[in-house]
Amino acid sequence: MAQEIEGFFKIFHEKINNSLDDVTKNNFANLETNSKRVGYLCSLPVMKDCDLSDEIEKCKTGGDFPVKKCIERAKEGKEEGNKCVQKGDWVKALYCYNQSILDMPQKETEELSILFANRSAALNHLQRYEEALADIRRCLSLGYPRHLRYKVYERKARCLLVLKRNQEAIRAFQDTISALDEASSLSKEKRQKMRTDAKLMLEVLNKGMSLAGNPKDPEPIKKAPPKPKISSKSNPEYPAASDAITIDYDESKGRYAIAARDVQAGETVLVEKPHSGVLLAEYARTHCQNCFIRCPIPMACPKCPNVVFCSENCQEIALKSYHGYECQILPLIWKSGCSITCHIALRMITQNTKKYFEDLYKNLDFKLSGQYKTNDYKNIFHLVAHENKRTKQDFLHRTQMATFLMKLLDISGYLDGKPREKCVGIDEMKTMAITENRENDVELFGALLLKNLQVLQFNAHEVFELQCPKPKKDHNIIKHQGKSVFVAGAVYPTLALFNHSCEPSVVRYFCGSRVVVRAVKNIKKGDEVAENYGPIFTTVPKEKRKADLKERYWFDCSCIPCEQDWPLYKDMTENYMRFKCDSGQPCPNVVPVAHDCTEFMVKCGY
Ligand SMILES: C[S@@+](CC[C@H](N)C(=O)[O-])C[C@H]1O[C@@H](n2cnc3c(N)ncnc32)[C@H](O)[C@@H]1O
Repeated sequence: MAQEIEGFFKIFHEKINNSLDDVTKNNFANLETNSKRVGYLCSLPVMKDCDLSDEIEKCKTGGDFPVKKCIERAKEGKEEGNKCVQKGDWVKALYCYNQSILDMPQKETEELSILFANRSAALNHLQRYEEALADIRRCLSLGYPRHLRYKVYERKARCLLVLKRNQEAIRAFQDTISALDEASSLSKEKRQKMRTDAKLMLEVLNKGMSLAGNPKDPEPIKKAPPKPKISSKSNPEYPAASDAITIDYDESKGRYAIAARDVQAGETVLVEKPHSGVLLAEYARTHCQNCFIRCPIPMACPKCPNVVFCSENCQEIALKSYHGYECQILPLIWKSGCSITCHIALRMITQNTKKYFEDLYKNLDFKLSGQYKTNDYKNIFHLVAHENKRTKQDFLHRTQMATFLMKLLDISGYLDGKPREKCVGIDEMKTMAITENRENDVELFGALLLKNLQVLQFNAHEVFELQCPKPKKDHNIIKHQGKSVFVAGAVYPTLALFNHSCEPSVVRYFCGSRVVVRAVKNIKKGDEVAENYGPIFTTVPKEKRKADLKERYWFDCSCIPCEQDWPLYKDMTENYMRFKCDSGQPCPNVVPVAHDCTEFMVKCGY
């Protein structure tokens, strides 16, 4: 993944680099473990003297740092939404209420309840009835003013009617009638009219229900996006993969996937959730922080205005783990200019408790055994990191990153086991030194952060969202104008075991944060199942493919197109057709057949 270092993170690197003399660099170069490397750098006086507050001050975009919720901004959003309602622009109104909900401080319960009520009106008009009901539930639980409740009960009744949940609709009309007694701001006539209408609806509904034999209401519609599934049973050892895949090992190319049986083109051979994944900053207010799906009706974080969640479930997972700690430092991470890879390295820690790692650390170096689970950090720890091929400079650079991440762990409250109550301010960055008496934490978490950075270099994947304009009516949706957009970065421990080929046998795509891997050709039992790390033989010249793979993944590609110098698509003339040898032997040869060839059979000659 592209490493874009801008902002004060770069200045931090420069400050440290400029202050290290040859003796210190030499001492560093002689260190042999990750914990010693981070420990040594953290102990240098330069960390204490390194004050980044000026740089952080410069990249502030106004207001306090980090960005907090703001009632004034929230109220502006609400007013804007109300204006859109008057104009009948329900889509824009929904957008404005969404933004306002994110900005509204949690303690403003009445304001929040009004916002949910307003948003439920927009959702009702946009025919999102289940979502409107969910907002009505939220608004009532937040203590929506009693004199206004008749409005939301009546809206609830009408949504339920559309959903054919008549029993519930009857109760909602009854609640409307009771709530009208408290509707002090409504004129007598209007109140009377609404009461009459509601009573009429009750009569009609009750009659209809008894005629139909009082049928039960249908279940609420759950609109969860479909979950992709592997095509056959899962592999007991590698549960994210299907039984079509197993993992082999070779001294020169490490672990790699092979076909455990014949695989048909089109089979889904792997579906995996990320072990850790991080959304890019620019999608933080449009996509779920936890599962990366787009959120047209977002849930907010109770503390910060920076992220959204698609559901209470995703919100709970995030708040109980990583977001609890990252909430206050997210703007700092984003404005630092550190790469998404750095952020994933941090997330790999914040998503688990301090105790989890303390218990695990003693056994981390042991060989892997048992089922290879996606959420097991041990599997991540053993992914390829090419530690013995690294230069001193490489270690120094990554150790600097690790010390920065260590500082973030420190100021987030993670090392104390609970998120900090107060917003983290610039004062915390007056020094890059870690709080005193944290040597044991630096030894453990410094080592893990540095390991994570090394592992992610070779094993992280970019996560894409397919964005396509809504097809016009009767238009062919296969020929859409869609484009894949890079929205997040993640590490998938089972997918990370697949080696590369410039002519891959599988492709991958994403459903939210889940990666889906499908065969694009028939694969014989025992053959390698390789994915593609970027360069494809059809479009990228061999020399460039090999050089890119060497530079980025540190191996010499010896796949068939590289070995046999297969031509690019653009260089394939129409005078020749090319067939793969079908001798039944494991012959990889390509047989060129001239366009005007009159032979009945063509020999491979290999
Ligand atoms: C994502 S990992 C793949 C799994 C890895 N082989 C393992 O043992 O965990 C990427 C690393 O695998 C190795 N690798 C991937 N494709 C390869 C290939 N075609 N030939 C040799 N080594 C390869 C390289 O060391 C690369 O840095």
